[in-house]
Amino acid sequence: MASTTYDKELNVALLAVQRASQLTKSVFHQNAKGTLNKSDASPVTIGDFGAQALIISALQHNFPDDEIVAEEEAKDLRENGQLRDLVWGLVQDTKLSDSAAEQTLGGAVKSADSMLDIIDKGDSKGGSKGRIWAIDPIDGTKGFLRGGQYAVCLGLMVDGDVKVGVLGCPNLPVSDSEPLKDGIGTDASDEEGKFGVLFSAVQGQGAHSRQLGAAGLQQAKSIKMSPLSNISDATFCESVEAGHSSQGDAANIAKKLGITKPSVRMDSQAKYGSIARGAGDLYLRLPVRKDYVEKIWDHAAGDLIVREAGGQVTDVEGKRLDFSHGRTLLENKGVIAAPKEVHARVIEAVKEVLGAKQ
Ligand SMILES: Nc1ncnc2c1ncn2[C@@H]1O[C@H](COP(=O)(O)O)[C@@H](OP(=O)(O)O)[C@H]1O
Ligand SMILES: [Mg+2]
Ligand SMILES: [Mg+2]
Ligand SMILES: [Mg+2]
Repeated sequence: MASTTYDKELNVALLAVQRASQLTKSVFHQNAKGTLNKSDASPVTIGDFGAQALIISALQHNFPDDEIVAEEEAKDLRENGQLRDLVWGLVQDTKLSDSAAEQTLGGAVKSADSMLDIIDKGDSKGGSKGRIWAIDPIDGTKGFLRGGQYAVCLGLMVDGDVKVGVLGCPNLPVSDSEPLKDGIGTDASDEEGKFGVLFSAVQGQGAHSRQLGAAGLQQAKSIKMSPLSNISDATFCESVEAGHSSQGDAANIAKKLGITKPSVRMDSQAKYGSIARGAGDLYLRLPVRKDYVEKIWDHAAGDLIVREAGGQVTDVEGKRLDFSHGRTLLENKGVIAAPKEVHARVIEAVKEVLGAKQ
């Protein structure tokens, strides 16, 4: 019978995210990040391509029959040999210092050409059947380039339901009790020992955090959302990018809820991880453009981590995020994540504010 505890999946996911995070950190310390602009005007770097190659390689070694939905494709690298060589150099150089852990991930990628094929293995259409991994090799690429927050994200969905989620956040404090602060600019640091956290969750088994180190896995600590007895004491966590979430709508919702504390802004799914460990209370993603459809890799891991930490995650209408419709969250608009006890009250305020605009 198939295992339903997902021990192996979690272990491989943690190590794969750890190794890929190590690659992104080495790019973070380089001046040349090989930045390209994609067709939707969003950036991609050699760190995104390299991290995606390392994660898919680890998944293929351990779970060869699973499908993979990943954000990036190798097209730009196939057309630009110089860029391909930069990524290949990074992929070859990045290993976990714990050799048993490196062995678990299947060791090195064979050649530059096989690396390109591996990157393109993330082209699954997704859907409601079977085992599908969702990968965002660098979420918050803009934050990564600014020296702000970013996350390496991996989730496993089975029949459209997220079972395992892992987020590597190299620039967040290790300590779960550190106060939340803006992660917009060059204030963030990945100084080993103080910064770098791995969040994880398995459905029905709670959410955890541990230090994101270069060696094997550190001891996990259980995390919980902060108990929020009075909603007016809440802190909002929002995107840095005004084009990703309406800051004006968020301000009006805060006013309705009597919230006076300033919002904390940070890029990426680091927002989900932060509220899951009680650093901040509410994550609001309020649609700016009517035509934008959220991508599953931007939410799969964070959604499970927050729910396992005692939160509720829905879209702006109060519907659960539905990962079974392919590569995008076709049936959802925006995201509202809050402690269970206050989620309904937040949705009420969201509906009043968004409804008044119609
Ligand atoms: N108009 C839009 N509205 C909402 N999200 C958008 C967007 N354009 C891009 N994004 C997504 O927002 C993600 C970053 O999230 P956040 O705003 O929370 O930092 C990006 O992930 P990548 O950086 O992986 O491309 C991208 O997928
Ligand atoms: Mg992107
Ligand atoms: Mg993303
Ligand atoms: Mg990305």
